[in-house]
Amino acid sequence: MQILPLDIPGAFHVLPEPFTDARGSFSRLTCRQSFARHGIGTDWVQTNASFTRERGTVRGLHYQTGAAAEDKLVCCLEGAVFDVLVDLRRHSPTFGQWRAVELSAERRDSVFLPAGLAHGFQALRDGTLLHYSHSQAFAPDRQGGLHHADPDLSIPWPLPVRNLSERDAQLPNLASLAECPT
Ligand SMILES: Cc1cn([C@H]2C[C@H](O)[C@@H](COP(=O)(O)OP(=O)(O)O[C@H]3O[C@H](C)C(=O)[C@H](O)[C@H]3O)O2)c(=O)[nH]c1=O
Repeated sequence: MQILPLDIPGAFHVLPEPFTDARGSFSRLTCRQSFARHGIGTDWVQTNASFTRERGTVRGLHYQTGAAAEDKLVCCLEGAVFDVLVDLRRHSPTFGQWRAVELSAERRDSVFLPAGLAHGFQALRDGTLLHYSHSQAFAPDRQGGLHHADPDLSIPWPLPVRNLSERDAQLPNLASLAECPT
């Protein structure tokens, strides 16, 4: 597998090297030893599946705060996404900056986000399925979020944005963020 640093400290793009034969393919998605060489932990406490019916749908940008701030590994199993990370670590050299990676089912690739980053994505195809691994349990009272159309971020979502949840439509901009993750 390739583990490529993104230019946000601690964030990586993970590309499996699929084994293919006449039956199909087999891809190793995580590896404690390979991840450890990049300082990436693999002590996941919860995993989630996120299915998005329609292309153009945006989910996020979300994070958890305080002791619930979590590392997250996001892998694309079906479809494709424009996956966005925003650095909310106040002492980071890339505080307030975003990066995007396109993830696809064909590559079975992932992004690893360290605690302190917000995460969101836009589905680029109908029927997109993401698999999440979390280093902390879901904490409803420790949910934070950032508005996907924050003018200070100007994230270039590739498709017209659709199907925002009521919560996501009301998320604050970075400038008025009450609480950062860490
Ligand atoms: C995140 C989460 C949610 N839930 C429950 C809470 C709601 O009743 C339901 C849907 O949650 P939500 O609308 O927050 O789902 P998304 O908008 O897809 O949020 C996720 O999408 C963005 C892009 C992320 O990076 C986060 O992992 C996550 O916040 O699942 C759980 O039971 N466990 C969980 O870990």
